[in-house]
Amino acid sequence: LLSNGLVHVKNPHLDSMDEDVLYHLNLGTKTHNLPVMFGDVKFVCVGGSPNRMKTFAQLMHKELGLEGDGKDLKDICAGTDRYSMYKAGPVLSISHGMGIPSISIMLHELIKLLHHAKCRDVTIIRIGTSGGLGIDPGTVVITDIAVDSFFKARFEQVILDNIVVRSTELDKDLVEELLNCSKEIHDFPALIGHTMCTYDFYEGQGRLDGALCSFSNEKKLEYLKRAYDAGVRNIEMESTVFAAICGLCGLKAAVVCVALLNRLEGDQIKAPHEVLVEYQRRPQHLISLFIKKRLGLYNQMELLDNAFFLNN
Ligand SMILES: O=P(O)(O)O[C@H]1O[C@H](CO)[C@@H](O)[C@H]1O
Ligand SMILES: O=c1cc[nH]c(=O)[nH]1
Repeated sequence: LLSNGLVHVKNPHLDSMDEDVLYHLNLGTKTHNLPVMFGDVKFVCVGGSPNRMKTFAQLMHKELGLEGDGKDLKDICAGTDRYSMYKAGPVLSISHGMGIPSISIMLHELIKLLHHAKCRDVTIIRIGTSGGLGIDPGTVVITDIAVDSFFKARFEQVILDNIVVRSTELDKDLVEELLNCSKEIHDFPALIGHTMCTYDFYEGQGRLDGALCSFSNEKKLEYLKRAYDAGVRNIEMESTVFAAICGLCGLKAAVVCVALLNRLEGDQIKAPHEVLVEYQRRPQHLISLFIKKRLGLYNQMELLDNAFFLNN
């Protein structure tokens, strides 16, 4: 992070543009007053699904005690159906769709937005779902290292016709801070582990149930066990590029994903809808507590609420 806490865009061409259109967010420097709209943002939370990110913004609206009915929070990106964005005080909540190309496009435009808005000291967190490796469904994994399909902490970006290898390091202090927060929530299953990021949900994650599959159950399990031995505890589809881009732009970043199943036991996600909804709320609940603590809004009474939240 720069000492002034500003987000850094590393593109010499931006300065010479008289307008910047953030096409997929339906925002721009000439059409919107970005510093007024977003200047106070301190926390950005991202996740695949538009509904999850709306629910999270509503949760933050309530938890931060903001005025008005959180139920009618407006989608700031309503003019596009690529991504959804909601704001609750200093918290911005944005969907990124599925996979590396989708989150990568969103991050380029989001980071330019934070730059144009002159935001300072922004923390960004991905709250997602994932397939667990050797862990119980419902466990929340706080990522220490995002790795690729070869268990390497790297992200390969094709630029023109070159492959540029980028580091996927995440903020170590943030990982510890999040684990400590999780310990304050009654009965909250959380652990720190490596997260493997793939380019596909089926063949790319060693599933036997896609439209295509060319390997045996034995080969699949041999691969997943090697991943486990390399420290991987969950598998998803955005963490490496998220870590790489945020790291280069000076944003403190974390990845917190709930495991929907244990991949050593199967491929299909069969838990009932209500169970999956409750699992998806777990990372949101942890990040809500983290944000409230950071803002100094947390008190002992809420420990009781937290126990209540998870039991109901
Ligand atoms: O729940 P989200 O945030 O979308 O994350 C995970 O779920 C999707 C696959 O079902 C992928 O995008 C994967 O990374
Ligand atoms: O198995 C899973 C579950 C959710 N998301 C993934 O990418 N993989």
